Amino acid sequence: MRVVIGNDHAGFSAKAAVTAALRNLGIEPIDRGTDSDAPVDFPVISRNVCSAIQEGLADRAILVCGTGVGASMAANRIPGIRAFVGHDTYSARQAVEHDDANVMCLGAWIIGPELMRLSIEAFLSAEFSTSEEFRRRVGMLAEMEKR
Ligand SMILES: O=C(CO)[C@H](O)[C@H](O)[C@H](O)COP(=O)(O)O
Repeated sequence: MRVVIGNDHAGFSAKAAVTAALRNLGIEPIDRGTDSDAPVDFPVISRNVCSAIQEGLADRAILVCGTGVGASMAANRIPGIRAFVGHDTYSARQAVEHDDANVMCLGAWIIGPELMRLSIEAFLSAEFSTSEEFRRRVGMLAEMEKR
């Protein structure tokens, strides 16, 4: 599994924990986040991170901002991206199994490193269901992008 990560200034404090959680899984992430507390705009980070998926350089992404919300809003405006806020492990798994999510967003102001680790593990170990109903719905999302 190839993973790209990114964070704005509000998410910078969580970067080390996210990177450590990935390395613990044997994954060395592509890092497109900022490396300080100096303000940067989360849409820029979301675009740079998600472009690695669009270009086929990564399979999934993890974005961290203050709440995870802004990063998710930005990511979901990018074609081919299905992003969600993954502050519980149930959602982190089901977002992939039912909705073929490829970007998980986390809020450094909301959850701590241990829950981030558990959500990351749930997100990355999940696989999209083979059920026709879920594939039909994800196909509908793709159709909505074209309008
Ligand atoms: O958390 C967020 C809201 O969804 C944003 O992505 C930013 O991280 C947040 O707005 C940053 O706020 P700041 O006051 O500029 O630090």
